[in-house]
Amino acid sequence: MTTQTNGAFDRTPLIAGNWKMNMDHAEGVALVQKLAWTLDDANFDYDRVEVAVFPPSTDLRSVQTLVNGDKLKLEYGAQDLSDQDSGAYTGDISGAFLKKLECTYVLVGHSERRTIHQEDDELCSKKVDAAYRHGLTPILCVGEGLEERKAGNHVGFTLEQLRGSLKGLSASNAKTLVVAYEPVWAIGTGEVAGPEDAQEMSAAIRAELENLYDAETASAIRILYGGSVKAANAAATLAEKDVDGVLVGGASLKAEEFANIARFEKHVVSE
Ligand SMILES: O=C(CO)COP(=O)(O)O
Repeated sequence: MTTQTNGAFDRTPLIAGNWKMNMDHAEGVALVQKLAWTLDDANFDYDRVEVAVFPPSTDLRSVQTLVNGDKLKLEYGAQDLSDQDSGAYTGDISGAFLKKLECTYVLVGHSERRTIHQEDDELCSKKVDAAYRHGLTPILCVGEGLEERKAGNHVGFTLEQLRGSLKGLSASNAKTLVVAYEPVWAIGTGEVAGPEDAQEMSAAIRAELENLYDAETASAIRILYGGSVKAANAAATLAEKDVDGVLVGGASLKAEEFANIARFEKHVVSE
């Protein structure tokens, strides 16, 4: 799906659910089915707001079969890809394989990859490149830790990650890029960056993208916020001008809660 002007939105909102290392393929199929039923029951307009799930790679074939078989309007993607295309890279997953599974998106440089697997900006830039090489849209994750936030250096730190991870990316590819701002201190902690924090960083990221490319490219790129997003706080964050979606962890594992996040325009508050 391409980014476009869409009713009240400058860019089509993207509600993305990162399951992390949760849900085996049988559980994953049940979750996607429940999510689709819940959204269909609510007459959800998939053309207005895009919904995507990011299951573990072992679930992707099952999710593909379900999405195709039931003609679901949900998108899906992988949580990571190799910077290499094929060969002796035990345990790694090629973008070519993800494309064959008809993934639309792939996460790149999630903070858990950056910290647990020591992925640096240079590797992330190669992964962004690999995603485009295989026709996948990367969702590049950036964001500061608590230390940088406390020191007031959160913007500088995050923009440096952005520049390093986009090294060599052409303007024509950048137009379809998605960036996810995920402050590490807000992930899985229940601490949510306020809507104004999300807006401050999203605006800074967009300005930097304009510096790197041009105004047209920068205004086409979707910027998501991630970190303890729930139905109760999604609407306020998504109301911010430069926030074009959310990347949801824990709350994406519950079909109803995630569906309520996707229905943020209804301001549904979860029980
Ligand atoms: O890391 C995240 C999504 O990629 C955020 O996770 P939580 O929503 O569980 O804080």
